[in-house]
Amino acid sequence: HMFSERKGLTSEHLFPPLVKSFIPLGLDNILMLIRLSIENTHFYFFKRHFENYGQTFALRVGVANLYFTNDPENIKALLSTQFGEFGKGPLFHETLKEFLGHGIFNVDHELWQTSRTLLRPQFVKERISDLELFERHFQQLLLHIPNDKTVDLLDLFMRMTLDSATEYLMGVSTNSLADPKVKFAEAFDFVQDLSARRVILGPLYQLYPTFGYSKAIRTLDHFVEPFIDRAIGLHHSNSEKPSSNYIFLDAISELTQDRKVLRDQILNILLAGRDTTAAALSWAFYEMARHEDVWRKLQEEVAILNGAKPTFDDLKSIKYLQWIINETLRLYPSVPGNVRTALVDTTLPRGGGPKGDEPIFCKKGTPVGYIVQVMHTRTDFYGPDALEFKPERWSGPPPKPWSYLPFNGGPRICLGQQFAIAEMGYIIVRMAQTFETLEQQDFKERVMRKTIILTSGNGVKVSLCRKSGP
Ligand code: HEM
Repeated sequence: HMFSERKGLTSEHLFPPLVKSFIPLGLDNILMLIRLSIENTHFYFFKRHFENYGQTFALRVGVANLYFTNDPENIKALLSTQFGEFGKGPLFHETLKEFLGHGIFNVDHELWQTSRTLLRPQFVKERISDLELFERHFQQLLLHIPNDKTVDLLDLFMRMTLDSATEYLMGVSTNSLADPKVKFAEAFDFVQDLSARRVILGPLYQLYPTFGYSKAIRTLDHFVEPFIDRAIGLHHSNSEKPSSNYIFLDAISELTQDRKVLRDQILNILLAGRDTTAAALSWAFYEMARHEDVWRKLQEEVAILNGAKPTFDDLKSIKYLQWIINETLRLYPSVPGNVRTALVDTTLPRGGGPKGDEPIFCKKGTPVGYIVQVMHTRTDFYGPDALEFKPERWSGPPPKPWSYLPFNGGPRICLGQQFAIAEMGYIIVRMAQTFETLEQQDFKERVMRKTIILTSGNGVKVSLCRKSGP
């Protein structure tokens, strides 16, 4: 029996329920986790286990026990009240270091604090409300949506967000909407996919073949380098400042001229902001194509603009739009499950004892997965229709604290939340202004594919008919 000297806790009631395993070293669990990834059944697996074992349980994998939780009290502890005792951990950092270096996404403690301090000032309202950026990329998007033909909005939104993010970050778009084969786009997708697979393998990450990995990372570096050159040069003399408006890289180069820092942070923000936004946007259209009433209601609400492009304040004031975004991120949080590792021997407030409401012991090194997608469908929080897409539910009181976390919470809450909501809102409104009908063109069963990000495994195939001119 384990004994923790901290807080004088013994092991008596201090472990969460352990999922039954029938083969030594939890080999059956390992196979099952692999199967979940192949069959895209994470959501159903975790939902069932939280129902059968309680809101916090343990799963033996090899010699370690992994914890999983769905309990807002425990999540609050991980992300906020015990922030210093949990982190992304050394393994996560090791696995991603060639790609992400010491960027904000990939570090803990002081290094994280330094990153956060460097980046946060860039996310103030004035800097993220440049809607012209989104309009330019929306116009590009339209070129790829033929009238009344089937298109895959997931693919188009992925390309659009890469283009808008690179332009925002470095001042120049990858233009991957025009040409999906641009080298940077291909390399970025490749590196990201491979990284996700390595993260999922945990301590066995080195077993994953990395053929082409270093080359792809060099492609990313070569792309970013000239922009860093320009930004650093720009700091020395203001004469070459491009005429276009705000550029993220130029702004942070005023605070540091360390090339490696600039490179790392740009790639980290691109990773954090690109797929997450595209995935959420595409799920919104997936659901609206299946709920004609929602699409209609959206059109009615947007009509208040009389066809004018929305301003930042318009976006905020169209309540129904915000409800659609909230509801999409409830059912399909872009990061559906996440993990923190205990950095010291510690406890979590709940999951132990006969009723599961006593603290549990959490040994240093224990990974604790928190599955917000499943938490977002708990009937005790969201009612008996929790699995249904109903933007109207947001007309009621807001969810209980820590029970709705698409953007994470605590000190590491998403820095780009307002940027993402503005981009999503802008694109949704412009689509509703441009197209009369939105129809589902895919009648297969819904596939919720999870790498790190949650996307539709069949893409989002729809057809759109333009409004007839005035
Ligand atoms: C719908 C879109 C988005 C969702 C759902 C989302 C969600 C999240 C989540 C869950 C995290 C926490 C990750 C973790 O610590 O494990 C995060 C962190 C972060 N996000 Fe977002 N994000 C979105 C868009 C964006 C955008 C557009 C940007 C930037 C332009 C951005 C920048 C960041 C950054 C920099 C972090 C790291 C914060 C830190 O570690 O201190 N995100 N985001």
